[in-house]
Amino acid sequence: MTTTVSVDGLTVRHRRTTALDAVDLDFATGVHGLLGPNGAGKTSLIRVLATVAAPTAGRVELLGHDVAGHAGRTAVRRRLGYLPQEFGFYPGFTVREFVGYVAWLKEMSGADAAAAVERAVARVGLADRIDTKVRRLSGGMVRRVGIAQAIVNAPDVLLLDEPTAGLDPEQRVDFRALLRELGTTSTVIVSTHLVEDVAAACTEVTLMESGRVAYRGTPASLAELGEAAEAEDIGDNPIERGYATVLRRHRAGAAAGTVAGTEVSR
Ligand SMILES: Nc1ncnc2c1ncn2[C@@H]1O[C@H](COP(=O)(O)OP(=O)(O)OP(=O)(O)O)[C@@H](O)[C@H]1O
Repeated sequence: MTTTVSVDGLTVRHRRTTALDAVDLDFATGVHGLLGPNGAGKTSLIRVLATVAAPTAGRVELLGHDVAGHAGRTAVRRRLGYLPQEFGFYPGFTVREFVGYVAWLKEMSGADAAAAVERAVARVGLADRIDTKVRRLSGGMVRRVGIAQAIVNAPDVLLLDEPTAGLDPEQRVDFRALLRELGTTSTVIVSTHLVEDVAAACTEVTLMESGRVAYRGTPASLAELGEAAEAEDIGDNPIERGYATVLRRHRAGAAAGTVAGTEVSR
């Protein structure tokens, strides 16, 4: 499958903290779950891919463009969708106005944009609220507006930072179906703390720990790891046990002073 997102030697430092430590990763069409404990570097990675933060070192290529240059960034931004972890919006805008504003930023043309806004809002189940002001919506509904603005331009690369936080169980189920559908044609990278999201929606898992990639594989292969005897005491389901097993091994490697390798299972 063609690589659409590629990072090579990606390092991000925030003052004295190394958030990403020479990470190499490739992604293609599909739904890619980013898992990892707090502070693992997931948001730092997504922000660089969204071109809203510059790396300290390393190369980032999106849809065939090196985003270090202005021309490359401009070319890819139109084809990106991004839901930040902390999603800012104009509370006085209606849902239609806000999603329409993002469509305009993506340089979509008038007639196409109006139809695309209605489609995106309907896909997140807010068609009946399209002319409601965002400030009058519940927290979960605002999150869904965030998802609508991220998909309005039918992006080739969709970056979602904890999109299911604040969604109710029914909405999470619908959202996972939407992810699976989007992943048939786009590269979707989604950070989450919910292993249920990964099990239900992702074609691949990347597990981060302390700025490094600790594991890559399918949700099924991560679950298989969790069946190992050493993980019996942790986690409520096979994927959680697989997650805990990988973290234990990765941390043990780091504590032993060896550079912990990435477990890759395909
Ligand atoms: N603006 C910043 N200034 C200083 N340190 C930062 C900043 N942003 C992130 N960090 C640090 O970089 C590391 C990686 O943070 P990042 O937000 O990328 O992790 P994360 O995996 O997204 O975590 P979470 O699951 O909590 O969202 C952490 O140690 C964090 O404290």
